[in-house]
Amino acid sequence: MLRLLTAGESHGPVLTAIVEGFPAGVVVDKEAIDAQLRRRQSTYGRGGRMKIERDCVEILSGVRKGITLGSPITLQIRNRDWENWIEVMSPDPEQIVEEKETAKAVTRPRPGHADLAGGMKYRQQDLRNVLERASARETAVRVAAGTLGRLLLDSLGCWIFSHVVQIGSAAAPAYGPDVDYTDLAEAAARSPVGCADGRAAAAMMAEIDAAREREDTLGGVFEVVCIGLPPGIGSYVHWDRRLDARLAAAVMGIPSVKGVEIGLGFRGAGIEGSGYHDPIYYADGRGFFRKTNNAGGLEGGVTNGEPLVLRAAVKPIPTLGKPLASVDIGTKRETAAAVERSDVCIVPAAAVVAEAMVAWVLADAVIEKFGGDTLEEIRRGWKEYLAYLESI
Ligand SMILES: Cc1cc2nc3c(=O)[nH]c(=O)nc-3n(C[C@H](O)[C@H](O)[C@H](O)COP(=O)(O)O)c2cc1C
Ligand SMILES: C=C(O[C@@H]1CC(C(=O)O)=C[C@@H](OP(=O)(O)O)[C@H]1O)C(=O)O
Repeated sequence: MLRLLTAGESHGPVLTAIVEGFPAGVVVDKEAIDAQLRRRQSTYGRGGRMKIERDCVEILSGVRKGITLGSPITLQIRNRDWENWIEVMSPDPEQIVEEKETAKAVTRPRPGHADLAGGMKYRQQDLRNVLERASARETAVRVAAGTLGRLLLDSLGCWIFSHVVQIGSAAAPAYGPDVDYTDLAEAAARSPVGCADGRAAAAMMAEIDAAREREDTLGGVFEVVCIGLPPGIGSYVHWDRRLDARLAAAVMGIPSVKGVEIGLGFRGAGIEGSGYHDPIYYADGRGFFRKTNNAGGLEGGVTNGEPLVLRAAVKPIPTLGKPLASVDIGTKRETAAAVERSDVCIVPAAAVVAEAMVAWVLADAVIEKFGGDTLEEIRRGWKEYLAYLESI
């Protein structure tokens, strides 16, 4: 079983992840992790913080000579912004300078962020003590950890990509069952908003520009696809072992994700069974296959050999330049919510985080099926299982 723990505040010195249960023998290319970190940072619609940070991973344990050892892996990303926050955020009270503007207590909770609910939960009068950890800054180190899962899947011939299908009211056209996923992935990778359709991408960017101008924010929808998984990954035998449940939890755990669907998901709720389910075919040399993929590659919590397709709805960013009504938690007077430097739209960035989390869950499920202390054992089990599938 894979385990992941992260630590770190948004404006603290570092973000750390400890990964446990990762097999030995996986080649870890630091540059592959850094490339994913850059993708998360560089999407259209982000704010001033991303001009400060240059995320790159430091690997502090569990890897020797570029290869995993089977021991816990420690990953670290430094916050460059820490320099500007030492006198506000230091764990050492001697270093704190109360007179600094940013050291003032945050008392005007932003609707949509964790500020008020978190402040009540942890009995805080300064909501900075909440927002520092509630911040999605932490998703950087999730991307680093998830990329380990991606490297494991890569070595088995599986690949994962994402594309943005909606931002605000701008939406990409629907694609059919004969879609070329390689083309879709390449076009999405070239787009600053991660959208494969050029015209829709331009409309999305225009909506982001207009929202920025109005000092407002936008949400949207992204899709993650994994190709190359054999049938039989995941389980139907218990609620918490179903792969759909595990994927939904991992993607829902990304701040601002408010809905997750597999295959047609909500869009399929009004369709009759005869139009929804994917008829089963068989051909020599190909085995069992489908001509449609409304199930999104999952039936009964188990992969069915078709591409795994997951979508998520992302709410608009809570920090608004023209803030909504709020109440000061000290005075209890009506006031405008706090305004901070902020992103305008993070749908493309959330898609990168979701790829990493999907990779993490799938790597975990692959390890579960094929066992293993080592990549070699997983590979052997994988090959033997594919041979079995070919034989039936
Ligand atoms: C990559 C990323 C960047 C984000 N940047 C901001 C931001 O700059 N300002 C903000 O208010 N919220 C931002 N958010 C959203 C908040 O973190 C999120 O709305 C908040 O944690 C509450 O989300 P929840 O209700 O889904 O838990 C960001 C989210 C992600 C995934
Ligand atoms: C730092 C990141 O995202 C941050 C997530 C975030 C929030 O409230 O979630 C608020 C902003 O932080 P700041 O207040 O420092 O500008 C974002 O920049 C990141 O994604 O690396």
